[in-house]
This record gives sequence, structure tokens and C-alpha cells, in this order.
Amino acid sequence: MTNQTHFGFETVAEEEKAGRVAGVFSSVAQKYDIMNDLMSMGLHRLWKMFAIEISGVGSGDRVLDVAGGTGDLSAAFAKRVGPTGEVWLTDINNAMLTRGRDRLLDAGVLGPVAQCDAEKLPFPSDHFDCVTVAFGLRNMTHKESAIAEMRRVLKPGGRLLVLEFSKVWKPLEPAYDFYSFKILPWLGSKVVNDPDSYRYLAESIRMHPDQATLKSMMEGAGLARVDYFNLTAGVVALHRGYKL
Ligand SMILES: C[S@@+](CC[C@H](N)C(=O)[O-])C[C@H]1O[C@@H](n2cnc3c(N)ncnc32)[C@H](O)[C@@H]1O
Repeated sequence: MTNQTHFGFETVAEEEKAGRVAGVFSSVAQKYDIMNDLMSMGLHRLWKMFAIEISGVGSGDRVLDVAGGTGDLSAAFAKRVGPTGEVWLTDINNAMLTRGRDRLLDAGVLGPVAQCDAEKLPFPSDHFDCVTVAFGLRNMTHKESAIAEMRRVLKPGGRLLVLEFSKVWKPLEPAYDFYSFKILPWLGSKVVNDPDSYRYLAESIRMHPDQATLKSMMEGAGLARVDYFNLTAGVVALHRGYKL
């Protein structure tokens, strides 16, 4: 029997999910950044800045940006690691990655870019000081496999940072639901002419493991000292775990 998974609120065969997710990001790639600013009212920049501050990445480090999309984190990390470091921008989606590569070039950042699936990373074990995945894990079919892969490529002492939408503070739920299910698809229809992709965004956030569950998943994959920070009342959480 085929295994089932979620695509937003829909139940789909596991083999179908990656293709459906690819459809979403190929559709929104050109307007992805403007939509991010509009939807989050600029807050995604602060959430990403926080992740960079917490990362402990410094000069000469090797960083892997998984599901890096249009390259916000890669661009910031490239400045941190300097000419002796290395930052890989990776993503499974060609449209997002091409946009990311172009944005990095426009910002004067010359770094390696690779199209790859987080569940099968084409990198040696024990290689990176820091691996990050921002707003990507939610879209992956086998989240445990992806976390295990990200751990595998970390050096001992290296850390995995997962920045992702999470479970919002309970009193804010009604307002957040209204925003997610009414305003987001409306914005998506006006700016990208694609309300469905933004409906998927709202639904996929609701289906994603909450803070405590994701912490357990990271511990289950062998990461140690896992902790998390709630940002904007839990709209987003940053999880951090170490490979010992
Ligand atoms: C919401 S975007 C996030 C982009 C960027 N990290 C950011 O924070 O702006 C999610 C990205 O995850 C990528 N993605 C989804 N499934 C993936 C997988 N299995 N492996 C690698 N990337 C994946 C998508 O192609 C998309 O570019």
C-alpha cells in the first residue's frame, strides 16, 4: 500500500507531495521576496537576523543553507564567513535556486550553489560547522530523514538551526487564523495571481509539528542540547541542536 502524507490539509500519496510542493514554489519564485515582505510585514528579516545571530557562525566557517530558496540566509552568512569560509546555497527547486543565485550575484556574493533534496544531501559526513533550514522543513515529505541528513553532514560540535512557522500563542489564534485563511490567499491572488499557493502556506503551517514535537524529532535524529526560541509569540520558532 502507498504511504500517505499531508499536502496542506489534503492527504496525498508520499510520491505526490514533492511534485505538488515544486508546483507551489515554481509558481511563486519570481514574486517570492516581495510576498515575504508583504505577508510578514517585514518580520521575516528580523527572524532571519535572529537565526544568524544565534548561529555562532564566524570567519572561515563552512555553512550549508538547505532549502535556501532565494538566498537571504546565504547572503548574510557569506558576509560572516568572509573569504576563507564557504556558504553553500542549496534547494530542490530550480526556479527558486536560479532566483537565489541571481540575487547573490547582484549582491556581489560568489558562492557555490547546488540543486539537491534535503533528504539526500550530496555532501560528505562531518563537513559543515553550521546547517540551516529556514521555512523549508515544513514542505519536506520525510522530515525525520531530512533532519538525519542535515545532522550527518555536520562536523562534531556543529549545529543545526531550523527556522520555521510554529504554534502561535493560544490567545492570538483567532486573529492569526483570520489572517492566514482570509488575508494570505487574498494577497496571493492580488500579487502572484495564485491564491492556492498561499492557502497551502497557511494549511502547511497548521500541519507542521509544534515546538515540543520538533524538538523531540531533532533529539530522535541524534542532535543534542536541543533548545528553541519562540519569535513573535510563536508564529515562528528557531530550533537549535548540536552534533556531539
Ligand atoms: C518557503 S521557501 C524558503 C526559502 C528560504 N529558505 C527563505 O527562508 O526565504 C521553502 C523552500 O524549500 C524548498 N524545498 C522544499 N522541499 C525541499 C526538499 N526536499 N529539499 C530541499 N529544498 C526543499 C522549496 O523549493 C523552497 O525554495
